[in-house]
Amino acid sequence: MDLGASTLLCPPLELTDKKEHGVSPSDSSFFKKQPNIPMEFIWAKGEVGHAHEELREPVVDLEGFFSGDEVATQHAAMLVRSACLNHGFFQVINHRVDPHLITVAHDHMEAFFKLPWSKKLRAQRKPGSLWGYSGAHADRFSLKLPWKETLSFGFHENGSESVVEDFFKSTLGEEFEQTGLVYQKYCQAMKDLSLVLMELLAISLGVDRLHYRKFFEDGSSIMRCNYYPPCQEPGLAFGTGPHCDPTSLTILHQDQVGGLEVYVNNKWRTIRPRCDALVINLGDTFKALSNGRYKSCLHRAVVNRYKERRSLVFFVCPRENKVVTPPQDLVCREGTRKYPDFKWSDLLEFTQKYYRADDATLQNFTKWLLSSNPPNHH
Ligand SMILES: C=C1C[C@]23C[C@H]1CC[C@H]2[C@]1(C)CCC[C@@](C)(C(=O)O)[C@H]1[C@@H]3C(=O)O
Ligand SMILES: O=C(O)CCC(=O)C(=O)O
Ligand SMILES: [Fe+2]
Repeated sequence: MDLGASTLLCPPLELTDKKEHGVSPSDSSFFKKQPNIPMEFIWAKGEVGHAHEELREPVVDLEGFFSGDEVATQHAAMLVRSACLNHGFFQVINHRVDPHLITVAHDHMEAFFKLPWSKKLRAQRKPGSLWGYSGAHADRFSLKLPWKETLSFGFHENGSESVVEDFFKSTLGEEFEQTGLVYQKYCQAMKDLSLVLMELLAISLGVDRLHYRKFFEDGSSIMRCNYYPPCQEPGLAFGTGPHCDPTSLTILHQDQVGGLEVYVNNKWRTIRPRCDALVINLGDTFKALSNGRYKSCLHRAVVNRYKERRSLVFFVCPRENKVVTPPQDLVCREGTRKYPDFKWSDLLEFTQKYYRADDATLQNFTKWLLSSNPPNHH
């Protein structure tokens, strides 16, 4: 498919123009203390109101699954099912990811974002790439900039290759070998956990237990460290604006500050940090893989006037050229297909070139896909 050619969907304005004025990605002064934040960060009145109510459930205990307890596994799958039918969000405890590894991953993230600007720039994201360091995505967007710095890199399993370690050494230098090692381990732990969650999701949907695990085994995922500096006008900006992740499944660990909010039953709810839990949300690609049965969770991150905040996010994705299609038994049961087949690489490219991910990415991607590739009617 030629993504460059006949797109009928206009890219949102803020994706189109390279600015000559305004926030510059070449220095970090836009986060510095000044009485007002630059206008590029300001969202419209009414868009930013913070949530007051907390979402406490569902918390899924994975202990039973790991110890092979069938009754406990069915119970966990049932919790996952109701969460995913309703909103696409849950937390897991007893996930068997080493708590020390999580702490060390947070420590290395803290150290990275504390580096002088000139050093962080060694890892600066190159145009057209998703990997590297970005300040407020100011090189990509012009409006409603996120009040955050990010560091993103890819993860896939490939024999003895250490892709993450290599990323750190090649972009930041040999002295980042240890950081690379930590994130290589962290990503591996996330990948292993994601395959467990894929089994639970399959059980919960009543399809072959190994279906999604097999689909994602050779996946190529995205790891991102988010750093949200304190913001002098937290009522005007977002750390990450409201969106559904275009990816398949997200595993997030937030520090103790708080700021993650999810949209449940027509209300924004806060997610109180708990250091023993990993936050899970479904993304658009899993929604398509479930034939629209399961929801892709709408969420956002608000910023804080006094405190900086950090989150570690692992976005589970299929291998790029894999065709995203729901299992046949699910389609048979439902009678119709909710979304056309697509390749993950096409949705990824859509979000990097034409459309800034929001709450309607999948819908707009589908429209765009069908307009450039109309189905054959005989
Ligand atoms: C495929 C992707 C697009 C984004 C990075 C990965 C996974 C999640 C997406 C994102 C985080 C959703 C919110 C908006 C976004 C622009 C951001 O604020 O970072 C998104 C990512 C992106 O395009 O960089
Ligand atoms: O930092 C958070 O809590 C949310 C981040 C997020 O939604 C994302 O990176 O996609
Ligand atoms: Fe997200």
